[in-house]
Amino acid sequence: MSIVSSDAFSVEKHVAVAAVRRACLVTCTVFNQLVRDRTDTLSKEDESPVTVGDYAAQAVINTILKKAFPKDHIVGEEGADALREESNTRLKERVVALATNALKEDLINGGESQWGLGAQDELSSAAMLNAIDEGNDTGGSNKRMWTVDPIDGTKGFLRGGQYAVCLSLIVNSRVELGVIGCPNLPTDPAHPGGEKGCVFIAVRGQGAHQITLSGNGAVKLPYFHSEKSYVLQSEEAKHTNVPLIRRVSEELHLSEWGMDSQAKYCCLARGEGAVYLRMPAPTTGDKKPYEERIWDHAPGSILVEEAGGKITNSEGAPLQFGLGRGMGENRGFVATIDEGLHGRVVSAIKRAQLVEDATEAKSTP
Ligand SMILES: Nc1ncnc2c1ncn2[C@@H]1O[C@H](COP(=O)(O)OS(=O)(=O)O)[C@@H](OP(=O)(O)O)[C@H]1O
Ligand SMILES: [Mg+2]
Ligand SMILES: [Mg+2]
Ligand SMILES: [Mg+2]
Repeated sequence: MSIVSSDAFSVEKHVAVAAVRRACLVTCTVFNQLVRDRTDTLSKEDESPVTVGDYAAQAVINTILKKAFPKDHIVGEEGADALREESNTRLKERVVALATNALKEDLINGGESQWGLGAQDELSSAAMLNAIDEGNDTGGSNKRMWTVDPIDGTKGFLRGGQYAVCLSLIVNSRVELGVIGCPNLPTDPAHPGGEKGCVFIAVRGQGAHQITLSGNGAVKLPYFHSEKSYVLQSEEAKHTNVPLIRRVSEELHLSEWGMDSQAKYCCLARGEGAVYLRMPAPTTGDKKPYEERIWDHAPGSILVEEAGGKITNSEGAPLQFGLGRGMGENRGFVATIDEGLHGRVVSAIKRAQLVEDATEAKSTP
């Protein structure tokens, strides 16, 4: 891959791949230590976990993005407020050390070191926390902005499963570029026990590719044909509507495959799964369904589209990336590589919802 190219978003692609690969240096380091040491984890207000890995990976990505594109906006999942509390000084020091190392280290097969830090460019802790907070943009429809999810599937990360480092570029509400690093994903679906660590790259109109985390090879997606037809869904039951997805899967003779993070989109795009299906978890009383966030779907959505697939909400409408940090009313998401199957899934969801409504009506006194 050359920096000098007439392809649209060529520089952005190189910077994004360098940023994701450097952030993966952080997450791999933390993964090897933290899974044994939960003191490096905090709970956020919504009770979801956040680790030193999330903060440090966001610091790395934002530092690189701001160096390359100072005027661009960044919508990042994490904020640094908790790290400024005195009780979290040790955690802050870990974050700063991890991010500094990842920004200075040479990337294997790099050719991208200009996006890291030079030996002299030590960032202060305050500058590193400010870099994390560069991600506090509110999003919106008429701007050029990056989305950053430094660790998607943090729960998966903590349990030793799949997680993903996710970055996208959105211009005037349209996703133009997506890069997803999956350090725990096998590079070859035919050899699940083999080498792990993939980076997935999609640029609007230029297709989708997979390289290894160490920067080798480039395979165009999709390239695999799974013998079984899988519906990829969240591993966390609380993040989705498990019974509804079961009904749809049974009707379409699909096998269920639970996986954490946007690694699901990656597996779909390379041909391992047939459907990605996410439906809002049922709520009780006046509680509104969870509002999905743009950083959780922008990179995965362009990956699916550039692999030749289709992604919409469960009613067949396009996903909204210009509404702010959130994606508006949650109707669930359906993605497939096979267009005909997409229509069948949307119809099967409608039927499953009718059964769900009838069952609910019967059980309401
Ligand atoms: N209640 C609820 N409903 C739906 N989604 C939620 C919910 N709570 C959180 N999240 C977001 O889900 C992200 C993890 O993605 P997945 O659900 O695909 O994977 S997982 O199996 O749950 O790990 C996860 O991303 P990370 O926070 O980056 O891990 C959250 O943004
Ligand atoms: Mg989170
Ligand atoms: Mg996420
Ligand atoms: Mg996250």
